[in-house]
Amino acid sequence: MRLGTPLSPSATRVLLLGSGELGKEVALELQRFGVEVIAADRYANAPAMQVSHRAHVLDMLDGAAIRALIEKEQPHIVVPEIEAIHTATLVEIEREAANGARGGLRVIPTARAARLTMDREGIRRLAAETLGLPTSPYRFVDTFEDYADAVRAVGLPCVVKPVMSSSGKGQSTLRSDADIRPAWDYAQTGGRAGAGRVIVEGFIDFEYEITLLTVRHAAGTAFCEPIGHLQRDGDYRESWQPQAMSQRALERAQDIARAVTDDLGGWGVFGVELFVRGDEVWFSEVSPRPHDTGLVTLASQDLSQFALHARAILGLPIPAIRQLGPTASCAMLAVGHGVPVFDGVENALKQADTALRLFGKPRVEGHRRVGVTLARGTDIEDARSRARDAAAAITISLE
Ligand SMILES: Nc1ncnc2c1ncn2[C@@H]1O[C@H](COP(=O)(O)OP(=O)(O)OP(=O)(O)O)[C@@H](O)[C@H]1O
Ligand SMILES: NCC(=O)N[C@@H]1O[C@H](COP(=O)([O-])[O-])[C@@H](O)[C@H]1O
Ligand SMILES: [Mg+2]
Repeated sequence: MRLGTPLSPSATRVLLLGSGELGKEVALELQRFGVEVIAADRYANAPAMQVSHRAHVLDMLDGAAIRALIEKEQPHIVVPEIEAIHTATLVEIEREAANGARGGLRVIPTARAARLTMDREGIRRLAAETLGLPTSPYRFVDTFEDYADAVRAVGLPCVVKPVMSSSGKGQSTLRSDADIRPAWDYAQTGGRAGAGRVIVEGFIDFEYEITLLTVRHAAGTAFCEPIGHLQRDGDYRESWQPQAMSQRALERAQDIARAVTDDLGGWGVFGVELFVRGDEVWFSEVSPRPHDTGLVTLASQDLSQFALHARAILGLPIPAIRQLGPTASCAMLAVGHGVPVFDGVENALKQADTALRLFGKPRVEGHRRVGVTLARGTDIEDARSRARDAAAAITISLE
C-alpha cells in the first residue's frame, strides 16, 4: 500500500460526501495517514470541513453537481457520509472507473451499497426478500388509501417512516386508529425528499436493540463488540458497549450482519442495526458507513469505528480490535435557533475517564445533535450515568 503526501502530485485524495460529526472523525483519522481530505456538504463550515484540506458546498442530491465536483477534485476514494446523495451518479461514476477511467476511483463501500441504503425500500427488499433475513413485516405505499390499508394489514402497533429519512425524521409509532392521519401527515412533511412513499412496519417488541459494527477490510470481515442503544423519537440518545447478549443471539446477529455486508460488498465500516428478544434477532437497517451510536467507540476501543473506516478504505490491515471495557456515550441535543455556545464544559470533564466532542456545527434550526459525551465505568450502568452526568453539566445556548 502506497500513500502520498497531501497537497502534492503524489497525494492520496479522499472526497467526503457529507461533512457532519461522523465525517469529521473520519477526516481526522485520514489526516493521520497524510491523506488529502476534501469535504463536501450542503452547507458551509460543516464539522468535517473544519478539519479538511478543502471544502465544497453543493446540493448533494444534484447528480450534475456531484459529477462536476469529482471532475474537479479527481479523488481516488469517494466516501459517502450521509444518505441524502445523488447515488445514481455514484453508480455511473463507479462504472466509468471500472471501465478504466478516473484512475481507479473507488466509492466506499460500493456505489450500490450507497444507493440501496439511501432508500428504505432498497435495503429492506434486499434483506427480507433476496437474503431471506428476519425483519418486521412491512409494506411500501404511496397514497393515503393504500397506507390506511397497509396499517390494517400489518396491524397496530406499527411504525411509519418516509422511505428517505434518517434520525427518525418523519417517523411515528401508531398505537390506535387516531394516530393514522397524523402519522401520515408527519411522514409527508418529515422526509428528506418531500412527500411520497412510506414504509409501514410491524412493531417489534424487542428487549434491546444493537448496532453491530462490521468492518470489511482487505483481509476479511471483523465484528466489534455489540453496541446497545437508547432511541427517542427515532433518534439516538445514549449508546454503550459491550451490550450483554446470549451466545446464540450474538451468533445470529453476526450471521445477519455478514449476510448483508457480504452482499453489499466493498471495504469499510457498516453499522448493522438489529432488534433482539431472547435468542431472536431481527434485521432493521444498515449504514454502509460509521454509525452515530458507534460514537461510543471513540472511548471504548483502541481503534474507533472512524479509525477502522480509515484503515479499511485505504486497504490497511486490521489485525485486532481491542474493546477496553464498559463505556457509554450520551448525545447532546440543542433545540431552538442560533449558533451553539457551551457553558460548564469544565464540569463535564471533572470526572476521570470522561471525554467530550463538540462538533462545531455552525447553526441549529429546530433540533440538532451538537456534541457527545463519552465515559468509561465499572459497568454499563455506571458508564451510562457518568456520560449522562457529563452531558447534563453542560448548558447549551443558541445565540
Ligand atoms: N419496526 C420497529 N419496531 C420497533 N421499533 C422500531 C421499529 N422501527 C424503528 N424502531 C425504533 O425507531 C428507531 C429508529 O428507526 P430507524 O433506524 O429505522 O430510523 P432512522 O430514521 O433510519 O434512524 P437513523 O438514521 O438514526 O438510524 C429504531 O432504532 C428503533 O428504536
Ligand atoms: N442518524 C443519522 C446520523 O447520525 N447522521 C449523521 O449525522 C450528521 C449530520 O448531522 P445534521 O443532520 O445535524 O447535519 C452526519 O455526520 C451524518 O452522517
Ligand atoms: Mg436507524
